[in-house]
Amino acid sequence: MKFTHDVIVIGGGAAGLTAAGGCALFGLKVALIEGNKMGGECLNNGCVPSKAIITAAKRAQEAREEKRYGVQLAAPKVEWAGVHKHIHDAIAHIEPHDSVETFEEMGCEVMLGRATVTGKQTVEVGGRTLKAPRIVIATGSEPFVPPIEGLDSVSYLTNENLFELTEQPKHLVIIGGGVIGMEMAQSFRRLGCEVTVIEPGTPMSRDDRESVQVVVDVMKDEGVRFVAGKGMKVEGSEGSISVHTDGGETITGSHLLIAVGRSARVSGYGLEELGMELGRNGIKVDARRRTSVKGIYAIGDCREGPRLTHVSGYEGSNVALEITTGIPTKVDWKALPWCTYTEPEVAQIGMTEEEARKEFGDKITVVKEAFADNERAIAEDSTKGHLKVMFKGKKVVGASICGKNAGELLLPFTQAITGKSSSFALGSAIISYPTRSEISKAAAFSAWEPTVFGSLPKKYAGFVAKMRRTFS
Ligand SMILES: Cc1cc2nc3c(=O)[nH]c(=O)nc-3n(C[C@H](O)[C@H](O)[C@H](O)COP(=O)(O)OP(=O)(O)OC[C@H]3O[C@@H](n4cnc5c(N)ncnc54)[C@H](O)[C@@H]3O)c2cc1C
Ligand SMILES: NC(=O)c1ccc[n+]([C@@H]2O[C@H](COP(=O)([O-])OP(=O)(O)OC[C@H]3O[C@@H](n4cnc5c(N)ncnc54)[C@H](O)[C@@H]3O)[C@@H](O)[C@H]2O)c1
Repeated sequence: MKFTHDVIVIGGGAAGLTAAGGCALFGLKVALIEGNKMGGECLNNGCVPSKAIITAAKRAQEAREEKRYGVQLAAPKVEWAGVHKHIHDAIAHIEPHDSVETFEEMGCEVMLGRATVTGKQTVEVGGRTLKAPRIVIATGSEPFVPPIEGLDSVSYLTNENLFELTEQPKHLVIIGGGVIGMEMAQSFRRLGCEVTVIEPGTPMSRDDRESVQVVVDVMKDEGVRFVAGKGMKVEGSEGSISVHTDGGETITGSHLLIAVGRSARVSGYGLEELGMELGRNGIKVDARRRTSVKGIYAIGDCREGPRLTHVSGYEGSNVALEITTGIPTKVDWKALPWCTYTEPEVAQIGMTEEEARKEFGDKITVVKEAFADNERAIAEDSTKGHLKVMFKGKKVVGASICGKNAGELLLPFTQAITGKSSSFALGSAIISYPTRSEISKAAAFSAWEPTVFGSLPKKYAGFVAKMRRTFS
């Protein structure tokens, strides 16, 4: 046989799992290759452990305010072993969703091993050569480690070992006030650690400034220290690490977390040898996620573009749809949501006020509503934050929300921005991960599943696959 599979997917994270699962459910012969842990970053050292620690931290914080609503709580006592167990229990609970067995049941051939792309249609793994007319690269990203003097001589944390800490840090110094830096700074502070964030610019710079300011003020009140500057030099030894900033400050802590962004995984598995075009930080792709090499797609964190679990999933479904039906499927970021799970949360969909004004000038109207005027928020005594909606005429182009459960409030704006509200649109909407709102998408998707993966679409996908095997 000319081909061993219809499609080979490299990487078993959110992007690869969605692409592989989608193709397999349409009846295609799929090889799914994972070189480390199924579930990738989100499950093992990203979203899941970070949201688990945020939850433990919230509990401590609530108890810290001993008397509220006339109810007295005992002061919190943090047992790090319990926090560690909660994090790893959460991972273990979700693990079966992403397991080898689950994907084998869907029809994928799952291979555990490091893949190398050896040709336009060939991949090697564990001594086997696989061949398919379509290859999907979904190899993710890893923490960017900046060239800071002395960094390689101290032991430091990244998201890859942070959740393995078996002892509570006394003083966590965080280089980088981005999304990871902010979520972790608040959590570790609330769990009783001293925390300093070193950030040269505005924290969470992609978000609405007013929203970010609310969170920064809350975190300062809770005792997080912000130092304006760039980490330039690091020195010290186990338990005492000093960071010197370009502003002349020296901060000494017991632990150091590096959270200054991501590096796409693009080297060491054959892409350069194949002549694949690479961008500044990731594989170059077009709107259909096609790389410069015909027949090879790249999705999720490994390509240039937004790096979020729901984006990886969305690109995985798009590419699965394009491969199975042969119909070009472009990504559309008009209603892209994201949320930072600090307290209060900072959620965004579509354009921020700054982006909308830059694009449409004075055609933009911004409407702002404060939670201080929202009666549910007043009754809960949780009035911090606001909703800002950016209108062009009467059309919504973006919304920024800061407040309790802000991420859950994005869904109606998905529909307002796209103008689509059918059950099919809901089932295929991009929903911020992880939110409870995903349950609405799941219900709509379940209703459509028998139709989408029904016998007729499968027959059609089978026909497309046969043509491709014959003529590729
Ligand atoms: C601390 C933290 C918190 C986060 N929180 C959120 C959040 O709340 N919400 C959100 O939307 N996003 C969040 N993210 C981002 C999210 O985790 C990523 O965007 C997402 O996991 C990327 O998925 P992926 O499938 O593209 O890549 P990955 O999950 O990295 O998967 C890639 C997989 O490919 C495998 N691989 C690589 N090379 C090879 C090879 N040659 N052969 C075989 N296998 C290979 C890797 O082992 C890996 O398992 C967070 C990230 C971090 C670090
Ligand atoms: N809730 C979520 O959706 C969520 C949560 C965590 C992570 N993520 C994803 O993970 C990715 C990585 O997050 P991140 O926080 O590492 O990156 P980031 O890009 O969000 O922030 C990095 C920050 O580091 C700062 N920085 C750079 N060099 C520095 C230096 N030398 N000293 C001090 N500060 C410096 C930058 O100014 C920037 O603010 C993002 O792509 C994000 O989408 C998402």
